[in-house]
Amino acid sequence: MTARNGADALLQLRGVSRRYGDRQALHPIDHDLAAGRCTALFGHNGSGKSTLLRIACGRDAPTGGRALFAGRTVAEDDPEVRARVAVVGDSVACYPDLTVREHLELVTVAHAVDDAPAWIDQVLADRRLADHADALPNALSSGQLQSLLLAAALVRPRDLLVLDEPEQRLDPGARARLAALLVAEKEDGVAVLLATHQAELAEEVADHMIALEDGRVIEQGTPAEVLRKLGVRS
Ligand SMILES: Nc1ncnc2c1ncn2[C@@H]1O[C@H](COP(=O)(O)OP(=O)(O)OP(=O)(O)O)[C@@H](O)[C@H]1O
Repeated sequence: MTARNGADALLQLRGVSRRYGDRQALHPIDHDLAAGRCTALFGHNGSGKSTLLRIACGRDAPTGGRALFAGRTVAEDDPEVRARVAVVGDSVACYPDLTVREHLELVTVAHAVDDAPAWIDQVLADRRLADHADALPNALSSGQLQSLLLAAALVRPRDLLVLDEPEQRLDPGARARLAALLVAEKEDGVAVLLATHQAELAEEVADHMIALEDGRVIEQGTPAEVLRKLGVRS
């Protein structure tokens, strides 16, 4: 399901910056992300990763520059953005009275997914949630909740997948499955933009890495190049 292939950048960041009051959380940044490619944002807490992700998916507007999706200014309430951009945020928000399966059903209804029950079963199995399909959120572990967030992004169509530290709360096996999943997304032509604290995830999945510090780009290039320059790898 999903993704259109093409060489043009789906996401274009043109001098994007963000100021909160007097604080410059993000200095101007330019970046293009094409279908089937992955860019990883890497940096310490507070370096500006989530700020950039929120702008890229239209949840926040830049105070400088422009963020474009498919050539149009990104806005969360744009039907095109809602239809084609799937987001996995950094916090878990669930309906306490809906089961795991019912959360996914809601998403498929909202996005008019064909053959939804089969997709839901597939995603539940892939994310190792099948045994918890009828569980309420308060009966899930933190890692299972994180898997539910991922599952909700995967049962719907998407051309751009934006993920904020998706490795959080996952055990090593689930992290390995996450890396394989993101590689498969790229192969399907989905553009992937993620923030991560895990160098291994970026190395396995990303074509390009942007290292941020205090809202500025301090290095960028392939993950191998950037991690070597940062001294994370020898
Ligand atoms: N709504 C806000 N109002 C004021 N300042 C904010 C707001 N959101 C973020 N900031 C500030 O912007 C800076 C960048 O924050 P951001 O959340 O983008 O960092 P991050 O790299 O995602 O960090 P983490 O790894 O902890 O998630 C921080 O100094 C933060 O305090």
